[in-house]
Amino acid sequence: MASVNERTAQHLNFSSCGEDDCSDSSLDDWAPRSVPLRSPSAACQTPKAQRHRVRSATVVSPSLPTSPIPYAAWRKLRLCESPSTPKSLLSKSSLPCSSSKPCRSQRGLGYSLASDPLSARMPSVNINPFTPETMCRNNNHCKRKSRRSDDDDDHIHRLKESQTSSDDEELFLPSKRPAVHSFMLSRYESEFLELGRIGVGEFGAVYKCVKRLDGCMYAIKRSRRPLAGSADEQLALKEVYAHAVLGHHPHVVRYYSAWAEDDYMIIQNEYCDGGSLLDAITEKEAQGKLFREPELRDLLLQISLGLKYIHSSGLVHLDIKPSNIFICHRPGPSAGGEGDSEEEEDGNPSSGVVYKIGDLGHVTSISNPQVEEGDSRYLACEILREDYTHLAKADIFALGLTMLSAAGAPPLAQNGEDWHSLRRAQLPSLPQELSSPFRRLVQVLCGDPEPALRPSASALCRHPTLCRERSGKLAAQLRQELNVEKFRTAMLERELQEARSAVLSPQQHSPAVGKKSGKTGSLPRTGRRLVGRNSARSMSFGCPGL
Ligand SMILES: Nc1ncnc2c1ncn2[C@@H]1O[C@H](COP(=O)(O)OP(=O)(O)OP(=O)(O)O)[C@@H](O)[C@H]1O
Ligand SMILES: [Mg+2]
Repeated sequence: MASVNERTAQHLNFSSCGEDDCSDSSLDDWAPRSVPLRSPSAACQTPKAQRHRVRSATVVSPSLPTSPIPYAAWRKLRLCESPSTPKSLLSKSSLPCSSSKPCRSQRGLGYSLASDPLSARMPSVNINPFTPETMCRNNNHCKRKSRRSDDDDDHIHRLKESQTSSDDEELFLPSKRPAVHSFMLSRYESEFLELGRIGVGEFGAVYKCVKRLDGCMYAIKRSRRPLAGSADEQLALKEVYAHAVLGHHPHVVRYYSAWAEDDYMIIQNEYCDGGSLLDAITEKEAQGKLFREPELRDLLLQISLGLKYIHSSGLVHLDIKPSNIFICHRPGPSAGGEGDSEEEEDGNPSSGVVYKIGDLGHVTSISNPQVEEGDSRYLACEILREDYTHLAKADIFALGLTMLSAAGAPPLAQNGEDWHSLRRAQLPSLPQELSSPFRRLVQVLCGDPEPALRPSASALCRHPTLCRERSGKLAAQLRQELNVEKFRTAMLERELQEARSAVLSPQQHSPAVGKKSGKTGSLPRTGRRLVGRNSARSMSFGCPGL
């Protein structure tokens, strides 16, 4: 893990690392994909080229809780030493050069990091030729030169000469001066502390980071290659555009920000502490376990809610698959507070697991589609035929196959006869028995080549097979709440009874009140609630004079 972190730190040291320093980057992480992009063919045929490979590597990240940050991590962030204002936090947390190696520019300027603690804290800098100090140095040098060349008294000419001479160049600028962008503080480095790489996908690598200012965890995705003019540029932009339009939904991975650094796109997203659904499937497989039917129904319902939201925004995802569904562990609804909207309630299921749709790189609009095919293993046949009349149903098809994968189906074919037979309603056999209504539902999602016959996401959210689960949970929750209310009512009735008795025989119940105040009559005890907050004021206790 340490070596991975070291490597990634080098990769992401965009600003300060010289070419020579970066030459040992682990090229395998950023290697070009082995298979080129495929242009869609007109006929429905086997997908030949796989734009999407099976995720190549997932590095298990250090197990840090999402929040709160452990004390040690806070100390590293240097954010907890004083109750600071945001401004001071920012200045404290800005780290000039995170690489342990000296930067090329630092070497060029002759800074000794070990001997000069001040320079160790300073970012590497160019020398400005227009500061008085530099001007003075240059003037002295020019005078020395003018003494040497008596026949040439043209000052401008000498200046030009001095600028072209390699000897003089050293005086104006460091011999190896960094490019303009390379000494600017990287936003990634200054704003985030990288904790480790959590995954590598087609588009890029994803890092788990803490934002220095707010102390929260984020998933930061960085494109594999420089983007300008590449096909990935469109994917990256699509992802950002889609996130920006979609806003917040409990079943869509939340987007915070995106920016470009050295022509690489960086996207700051919500960190999902449970990883991807693919990770969860793989982990269960390794333990000889399976997602059971109640969990599968919960998963199907939650992703249907996310898709309903995306589709109702006039967009389609087009790359639904286990590695693009993310898991967040949440406390149950009682611990999480009351949700005041349908979405909030849906985002806090009693199972404590929230599934979220992520990776919006293939999103396109339903009305004006620019289709970039997603993973061929989950691709609907009509998309291969370039029939985009029922685009949203392609997401439903992919969701059906995702359910099969989660239920324990063997790995899906990328192409060939197996690929076709799956799309002719020959679904793979599963290692577990599902109830017939649920099996039929999954069959309807992906077992029919005719997209129009697949249910919409909205219909799925209301489907009795899925809602039964939900209404069962709701009924249990309501029963519990009813019991609490019954108990409260009983308590209040008892208190009321006591209060009534007190009114009927005041001397017997609170003789001290009359003595202390010098007045007759009974008052409710101070701070004691009878019925509701204002009841003491509104009820009459027959105490004239008060
Ligand atoms: N928000 C997140 N929270 C936690 N882990 C994440 C998050 N985003 C991505 N990952 C991890 O990084 C991996 C790759 O991420 P992502 O899907 O965004 O990249 P990609 O290049 O689009 O991959 P692919 O082409 O396979 O879809 C995921 O499988 C997951 O393990
Ligand atoms: Mg992905």
